[in-house]
Amino acid sequence: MSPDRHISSEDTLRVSVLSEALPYIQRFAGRRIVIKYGGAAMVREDLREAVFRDLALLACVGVQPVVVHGGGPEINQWLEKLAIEPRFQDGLRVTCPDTMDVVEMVLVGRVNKQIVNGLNRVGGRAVGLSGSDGALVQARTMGDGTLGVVGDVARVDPSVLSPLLASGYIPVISSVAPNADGQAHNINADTVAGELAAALQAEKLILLTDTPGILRDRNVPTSLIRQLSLSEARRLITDGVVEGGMTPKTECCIRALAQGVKAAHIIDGRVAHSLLLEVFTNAGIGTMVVGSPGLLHA
Ligand SMILES: Nc1ncnc2c1ncn2[C@@H]1O[C@H](COP(=O)(O)OP(=O)(O)O)[C@@H](O)[C@H]1O
Ligand SMILES: CC(=O)N[C@@H](CCC(=O)OP(=O)(O)O)C(=O)O
Repeated sequence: MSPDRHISSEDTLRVSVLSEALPYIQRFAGRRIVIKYGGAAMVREDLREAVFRDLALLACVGVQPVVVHGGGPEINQWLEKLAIEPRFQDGLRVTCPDTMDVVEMVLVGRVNKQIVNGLNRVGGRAVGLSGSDGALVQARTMGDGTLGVVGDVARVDPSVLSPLLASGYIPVISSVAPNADGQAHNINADTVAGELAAALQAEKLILLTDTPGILRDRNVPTSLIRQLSLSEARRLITDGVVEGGMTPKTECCIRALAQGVKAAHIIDGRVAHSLLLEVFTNAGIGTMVVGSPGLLHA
């Protein structure tokens, strides 16, 4: 009798998948990957669990994931309970002082701690932060202030993250930050993720969302654009192919790449384990924006 007759084909598949991940684990161990977590992956319980497990696994094999989270749908729910109507302009929330109080309570309080608890539950070691902690992010009021206390990122000081990452903690960051006068501002979470990725000189910026990636026609899921150069990405914005919430995502990919991040990916958070598919497979998934053309999978 062959000594390995009791080994099932499932077991064989499992170890071969693990073995194939080795070059990726070696490549990304000790490297920083900034992940914007939001959209459907944040709303559905089963997907939440899959994202937490993926992040814990990345940290376990020595990759240094840094999570920036959104929470737009949950802010809307709380505004509705308080009879405040949510308003958006070009994908950004118009934020009056009352709305800002809700944004801060929901993002820095509820959502941040739900993610930290979820990660800790699956064996990750997560630490929650907002832009205020360790003066991580300083905001600047956007434009002429007609959007209210909506901020751009004026400055990032990532020094608070280094000891956390070196000790294996997963930082979980909400996109609320003070301006130079200490006034809390609401910043789009994609924007914070992009600037943070640049400040950390991250290997990758990965934005999880509720579409397969950037679509040539946003109503046709099969029209996915798999790879884009910086100039092609800029053109999609000026040509109006990219609109609404996809605009800050595409813009932040462009800014991150222009500041030295190696690759930026917009991927489908509705696909279970999309994070691992992106990091540990040759083909990757979603749309990849690269600084220099010709790279197939950075
Ligand atoms: N070209 C495009 N490809 C894909 N999605 C697009 C495009 N243009 C606009 N969108 C819109 O952008 C949305 C994603 O942005 P958003 O709702 O802010 O995501 P999230 O909540 O994940 O941050 C998509 O659901 C889609 O409606
Ligand atoms: C200025 C602005 O629009 N801020 C966002 C911040 C949260 C966010 O970005 O959440 P999602 O990623 O889930 O959309 C907002 O208030 O909704």
